[in-house]
Amino acid sequence: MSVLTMQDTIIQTRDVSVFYGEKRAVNNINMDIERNSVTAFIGPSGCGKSTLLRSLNRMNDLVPSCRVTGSIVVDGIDINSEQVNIEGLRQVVGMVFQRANPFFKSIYENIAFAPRFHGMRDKRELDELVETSLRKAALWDEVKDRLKDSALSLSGGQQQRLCIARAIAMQPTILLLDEPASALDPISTMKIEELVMQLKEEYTIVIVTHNLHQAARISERTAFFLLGELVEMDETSKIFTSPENERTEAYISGRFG
Ligand SMILES: Nc1ncnc2c1ncn2[C@@H]1O[C@H](COP(=O)(O)OP(=O)(O)OP(=O)(O)O)[C@@H](O)[C@H]1O
Repeated sequence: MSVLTMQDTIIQTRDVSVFYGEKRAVNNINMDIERNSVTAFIGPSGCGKSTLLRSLNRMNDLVPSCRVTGSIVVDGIDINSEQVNIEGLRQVVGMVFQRANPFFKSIYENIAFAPRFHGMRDKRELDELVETSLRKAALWDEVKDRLKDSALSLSGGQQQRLCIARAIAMQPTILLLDEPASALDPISTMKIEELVMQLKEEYTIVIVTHNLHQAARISERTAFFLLGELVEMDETSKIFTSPENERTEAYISGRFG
C-alpha cells in the first residue's frame, strides 16, 4: 500500500465488549477510526452506541456495574492499561453530551475553570484561551460582550456550543459527541453541524446520532450498530447508497428502528 493511501488510524478497538453486570451491551467490536475525520455511530435505540462511545474515554468507569473487555488503543496507547491517567485521557479525548451541561458559572469561567485548575494562572493566557476556544466553537461573536454573564443565560444551542468550547479549551485530539444536537431546534442543529465540519480540520470526531440525514451530511464514515453488534462500517456514502448488509439497508431505508 502506498503511503498516500494508508489510513492514519487514531482509535483502534479490538474485540471490545462492554457489560453492565451480567448483561452484554456491546459485543466484540473491531473498528479503526481515522484521524481528522468525522465518524457517525447510528442504529436503533439501545444498540450500544453511547456505551461504546463512552468506553473510548473511560466514561464508563463512572458506572460501577460496567466492565469493558478487549483492547482500545488511542493514539498508540492502550487506554485501559493500569498506567493510564484517566484525567489526562479525558483531556485528550473530550466529550460533549446530549444535554448541554454548562457549569453554574459565567461564560468566561466555563472555559477558564479547568485550564486554571490544571495550572494556567496567567490572566492574559487565560483570556486568549477563552477567546480562541469560543471562536473555534463559533460562539465568540455572540458572547464576546457578555463573558461575565451566567452561562445559563445562553440559549440551548449556545450552551451546547459553549460545552464544545469548554472541551476544546483542554486541547483535545479527539471529540466524542453523544447526540449533541438532538435537544436543539433546526437552526441550532445546523450550527452544530457546520461546527463539526469545521472542527474536523483539527480534531477527530466521533458522533452518535439518531438523525440519519445528519450522519449523511457531516460524516465521512458511518458505523451501523444493532443489538450491541457492529453490523457494518464503511464510507458514509456507501452505507447510505449501497450497504453490504441487508440489515443496514433495512435500517437506513426506515424499515425498522
Ligand atoms: N448505566 C447503565 N446501566 C445498565 N444498563 C445500561 C446502562 N446504560 C446503558 N445500559 C443498557 O445498555 C444497552 C445499550 O445502551 P446505550 O445507551 O449504549 O444504547 P444507545 O444505542 O446509545 O441507545 P440510545 O440511542 O437510546 O441512546 C441498553 O440495553 C441499555 O439499557
